[in-house]
Amino acid sequence: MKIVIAIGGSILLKEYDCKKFQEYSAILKDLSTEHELFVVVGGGKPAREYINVVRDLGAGEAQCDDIGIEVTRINAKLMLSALGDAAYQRVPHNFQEALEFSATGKIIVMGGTEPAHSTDAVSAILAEYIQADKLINLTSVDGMYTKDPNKFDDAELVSEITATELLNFLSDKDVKAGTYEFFDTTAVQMIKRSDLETVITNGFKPENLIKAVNGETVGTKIINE
Ligand SMILES: Nc1ncnc2c1ncn2[C@@H]1O[C@H](COP(=O)(O)OP(=O)(O)O)[C@@H](O)[C@H]1O
Ligand SMILES: O=c1ccn([C@@H]2O[C@H](COP(=O)(O)OP(=O)(O)O)[C@@H](O)[C@H]2O)c(=O)[nH]1
Repeated sequence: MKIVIAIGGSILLKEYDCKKFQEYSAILKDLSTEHELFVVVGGGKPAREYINVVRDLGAGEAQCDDIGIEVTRINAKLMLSALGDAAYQRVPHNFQEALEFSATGKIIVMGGTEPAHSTDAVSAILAEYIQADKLINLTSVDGMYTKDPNKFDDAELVSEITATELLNFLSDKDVKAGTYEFFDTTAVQMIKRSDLETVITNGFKPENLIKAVNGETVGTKIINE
């Protein structure tokens, strides 16, 4: 299968250390013996910190996004270091480059592309572009909840949701640099128009990636109506 895997920066950079990069690189190398893998990594805490600094300097939102993108690309480079020879050792700037680099047969790792969306959107556009069979989004909670589970004790995990329902759910969310929290609407629009098989699951348990690849129920599945 051709699989796009989005790994949230909140997972990789929760602690400023190499552990999650190492855990994921072992799993990705293993999966790559059977599947064609494209990995998109997020910015995490360092991206938000840098964005706050540049915003305080008076930068507009698109420039703040641009700083966020640079950080995601640094994180992509860290993942390339972890993967070594199993990955193509350049971070694509865009989707065409990602496709070109994939001709090497190696794992492709990228970060952000342009302002006004998050790496969730990058992963969904990439999945469209390369005609992936599956999109797996690894985030810091078990999946999509009825409300923010870190703020509300009564939040309930949603096992299945249609792309249209998810779009409605996200319609009133903030879209400032560094605050595309949880999932962004551009990503869902791509998922909707391409009927992309998508799973959102907890990336703090890297074994969830293997389960999601194997079609086991983990987290939230975005389904077509
Ligand atoms: N309805 C929701 N379901 C799940 N998570 C939510 C929801 N609303 C807000 N969140 C928050 O979104 C966070 C995940 O977004 P983010 O930190 O940007 O992750 P990532 O690094 O994976 O992109 C969760 O930690 C959670 O607090
Ligand atoms: O294609 C992209 C990817 C990222 N970003 C910016 O970089 C930040 C960090 O990326 P992301 O939110 O995806 O990281 P994560 O949520 O995984 O930490 C975002 O909030 C945006 O401000 C962007 O503008 N375009």
